[in-house]
Formats: sequence, structure tokens, C-alpha cells
Amino acid sequence: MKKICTTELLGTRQMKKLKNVRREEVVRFLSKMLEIGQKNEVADLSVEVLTVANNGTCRMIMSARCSGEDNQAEKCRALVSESFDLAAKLALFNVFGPLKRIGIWYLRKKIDDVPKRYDELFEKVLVEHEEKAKREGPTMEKKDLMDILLEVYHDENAEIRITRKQMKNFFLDLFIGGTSTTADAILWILAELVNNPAAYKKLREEIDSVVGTERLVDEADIPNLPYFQACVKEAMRLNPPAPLFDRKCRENCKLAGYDIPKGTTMIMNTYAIMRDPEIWDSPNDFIPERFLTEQDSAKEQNLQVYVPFGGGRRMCPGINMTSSVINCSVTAMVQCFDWKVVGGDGPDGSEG
Ligand code: HEM
Repeated sequence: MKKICTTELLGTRQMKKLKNVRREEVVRFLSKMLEIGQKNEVADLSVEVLTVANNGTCRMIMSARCSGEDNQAEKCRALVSESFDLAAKLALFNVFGPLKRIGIWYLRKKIDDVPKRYDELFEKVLVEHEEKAKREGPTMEKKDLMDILLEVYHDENAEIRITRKQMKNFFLDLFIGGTSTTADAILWILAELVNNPAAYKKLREEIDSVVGTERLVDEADIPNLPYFQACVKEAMRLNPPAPLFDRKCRENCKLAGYDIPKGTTMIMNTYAIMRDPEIWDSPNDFIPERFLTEQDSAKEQNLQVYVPFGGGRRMCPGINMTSSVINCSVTAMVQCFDWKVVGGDGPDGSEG
């Protein structure tokens, strides 16, 4: 699945094909913000950004119908947040050892219900896609990742065969891995920029000088916006959306002088790694410039220290997809609006 994922589904070629979908969602978001601004109302960015990230990702994964009447994006979002909530509660019960069993009993209805609803939703969407493929035949234009994966699923000669259950689980992984992480990243990037007005100004100037003020930033402009790329990297260094992930040791091994027995689960704390004062100068400060300098002592020492997407074989395969959503939405947000926090502390201690 990982191989299909990186080669067929989430590579740059596919992401280029889905550019219009992202652009539509960003334009929808901008119109809404404009409307809110004109009425002098306050936007709840946590909701709006989740919508743009979720709709963009959802539509790329499984169809344009997500924003239509039968709002499947909305249903997926509700299910993703319910499952996060459930996982958090189970993890909490887990910490208390014997309480785990009480937790499972207490949450039993939800434990049965959430996967069942996922299954029903994905089955429905899969069947719709299959019917469309039958109607339109082999020349059908593949509009989303589900169209592509279904072709692999139905191809009896495909190098890798997958079951329907695997396919559904896989889409579930994409939703869980791809939606709130992308929304969190966008929110944190914007939060760091709003709290660092000098960086915001510098970024706006970069965009204005490279793109001008007559059109929106295009994804093709991104390589010419080094300061923007550095701001994204720096915000993700300080606020990794997936701060912890795990690995299970398949063999006894020695790590930093410790003997780790086979079967041990190791937790990687990327938040701590990316704020380690032994690695980073002024580790808690937002300094995008650090990613613009040539010198990179971590590379020289062969250290993996910039790890918001993990590393090695299980590294996140969604980098292209998330970057494409982050790039078009954050540049548009910076280009089109002056943001300020309402009712909170301003960056210099003033009222927002
Ligand atoms: C800012 C956004 C994202 C962040 C910070 C992020 C971060 C991560 C991290 C830390 C891991 C674990 C890596 C490891 O174990 O070494 C991971 C795995 C994964 N991510 Fe992402 N991710 C993001 C977006 C996405 C997107 C958009 C998708 C797909 C739609 C996605 C799909 C996955 C999948 C399927 C895995 C499991 C990979 C495996 O087990 O081999 N992620 N992600």
C-alpha cells in the first residue's frame, strides 16, 4: 500500500492533476473571509481552516461530491473528529492499567459504532465510483485518488493485489493522517506569522515582489518564494502537528547506550527533537531565516533533526499533498488579508 501510495496516488504528478480542486476550495475560503470582513464580523479560523483543509483533502481523495448536497466531506470530518476523541479517551484509560477494561466497557458502543459508520460511508462512495467507471468505460478521466486505486483493485494482473477491506482501511488512514494534520499546520503557520509581524511583513513583501498584487499566488510560484518556504518549515519545526509517533523494535538493539528488548514500543518525540537547544539556536523562537542559510550542521553530522513528517520507511507519504494544500491556502491568506487576533493578547502584549 505504501508503494502504491507514494508512486500512484500521492506523488507530484497526481497532485498537479488535482490543482483545480485545491484552488476552488481556497477561492471558496477567501470569499467567505471577505464576506466576514465586509460585515466586520470575527472569523473562527479553527473552523474555517479545518473546512478548507478537510474539503481540499477529501475532494482530492474521493470526489467532487464532497462539497455537494450530500456532504460527504462533512460526514468524514465528523467521523475523524469522533475517532480522535475516542482514541484519546482509550489512550487515557490505557495509562491507568486495569482501568483499560472499564474504559473499553464504557466506550463499547462508540468502539462498535464509529468503524461501522466509516465502513458504510466508504462503501457507498466506492460503489458510486465503480458505477461511474462502468458507465464511462476505460477511457474515463480519473478525477480523484479513489478512481486510481479502484483501477488497481479491479486489475487482476496488477503487481500488488489488495482486498476491499484493505482499500477501505487505506482511505481511512488517508483521512485520519491527512485532514486535521494539514489544518493544524495551516493554523500554526498563520499563528506564528500573526505573532511575528516582522516576518509577516517580510513575507507579504516577498509575495508582492514575486507575484504582484493583481493575481493570486500560483503553486508554480512556490520555488520562487524561499522566505515563504522557510516560514512554513519554521512553523512546523516549532509546532509539529504529529508531535509523537511510535516504532516497535523487531529485534533486540542498543540505542544511545540503552539495551532495548525486542517488542518494545518506542515513542519518538519530534516536538522535543525540534526544540532541542543542543541542536537549534534559540530553539523556541520563530526564526525562518535559519532555513535560508547554506550551513546546516545537522546534515554535516548526518543527524535527522527536522522530522515533522517522521523518517525512514514509515515516513509520511502525504508530504506532497499536504504541501500543496498548505502552499495555496497560506499564500492566499497572507496575500489577501491583514490578520489580527481579537480579544486575546497581541504579539507585543497589546490588545489584539
Ligand atoms: C502537515 C501535515 C502532516 C503531518 C505533519 C504528517 C505527519 C506524519 C507523521 C509524523 C507520520 C508518522 C511517520 C513515521 O512513523 O515515521 C505520518 C504517517 C502517515 N501519514 Fe502523514 N502527515 C501529514 C499529512 C498527511 C497527508 C495529507 C496524508 C495523506 C492524505 C498523510 C498520510 C499518512 C499516512 C498514510 C501515514 C502512515 C505511513 C506509514 O505507516 O507508512 N499524512 N504522517
